[in-house]
Amino acid sequence: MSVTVRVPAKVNVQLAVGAARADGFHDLANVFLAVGLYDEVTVTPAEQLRVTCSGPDAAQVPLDRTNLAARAAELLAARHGRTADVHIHIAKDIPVAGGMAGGSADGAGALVACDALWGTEASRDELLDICAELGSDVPFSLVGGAALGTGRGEQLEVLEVGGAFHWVFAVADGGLSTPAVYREFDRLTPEAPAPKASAALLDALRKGDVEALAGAVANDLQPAALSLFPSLSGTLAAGTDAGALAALVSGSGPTTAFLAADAASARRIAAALSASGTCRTARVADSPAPGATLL
Ligand SMILES: C[C@@](CO)(OP(=O)(O)O)[C@H](O)COP(=O)(O)OP(=O)(O)OC[C@H]1O[C@@H](n2ccc(N)nc2=O)[C@H](O)[C@@H]1O
Ligand SMILES: Nc1ncnc2c1ncn2[C@@H]1O[C@H](COP(=O)(O)OP(=O)(O)O)[C@@H](O)[C@H]1O
Repeated sequence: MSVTVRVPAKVNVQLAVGAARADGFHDLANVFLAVGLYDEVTVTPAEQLRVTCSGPDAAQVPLDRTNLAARAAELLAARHGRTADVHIHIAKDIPVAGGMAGGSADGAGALVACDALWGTEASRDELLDICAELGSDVPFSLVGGAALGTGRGEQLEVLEVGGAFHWVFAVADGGLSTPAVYREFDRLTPEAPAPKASAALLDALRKGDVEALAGAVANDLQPAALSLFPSLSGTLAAGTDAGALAALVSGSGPTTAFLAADAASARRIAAALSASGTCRTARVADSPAPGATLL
């Protein structure tokens, strides 16, 4: 018997970053939006814990105990006094190390899948607790939709979204390390003010107003990502020239995100980005997308 869970990628429509805290993390006002690019995590009983991965970026995914899906299985098993004797297979479609929370998605997916396989019946709060232990972005992968993350991004307030938004994601050649991007942010921003969610942005999401959302998106990590990966400015310009209403780095990057007026415009922007030679590939995706879902 196997259990499969589908989990979405995310884009940060606002990422306001404060100064580094004593524990090394940064306080955030992190407005997450789940987008329709998905990994599927399948768990099957096995003699011992084992991780496999398929998909175009599979070679970049660690298959040892550092994989967030393996860590999720072990944390749930430890809390319920059992061993994590499962084979976890990740069918990976989310770009790796791209600022779209693919590892976090697999962590949340494995957690929900193991809970169902083992019949542990963990409460939603326990699952969210384990997610926060796994990483700052993992609770959002469980919840999906749209949410404001405060603290280091793990304390979530669900947000209302009044309509669909159409996106294009340009996948870069190579990845960026999240800690390295935060360190570069610290270097570039000696006195970061306390992070605050934008009222205009939350209003645009609530109304499903794409023009207003385009005017309000903001990513404080973008200058740091561009500093470490300067060619991304060419990708951003190519998407804007192709008609994107807004262009920004997704989280810590190097994936870039383009907000389109409608689905047809998204397809045109993706084709133009693919032909531009400024990215490895371009993908279209709609939002909001549901969180971790048992298939
Ligand atoms: C930047 C964001 C935006 O959503 O995601 P990505 O774009 O990388 O996917 C997140 O803040 C990444 O969250 P996540 O990838 O879960 O980070 P964690 O595993 O918790 O932490 C990895 C490292 O990132 C830095 N970090 C993370 C979160 C935070 N609020 N402040 C930080 O300074 C720390 O250096 C930490 O050691
Ligand atoms: N299941 C997983 N999928 C992808 N990367 C993972 C996974 N588990 C751990 N990692 C590690 O996390 C790093 C960040 O990957 P990812 O979560 O895809 O990107 P990001 O943090 O930029 O959203 C990878 O370089 C990899 O070493």
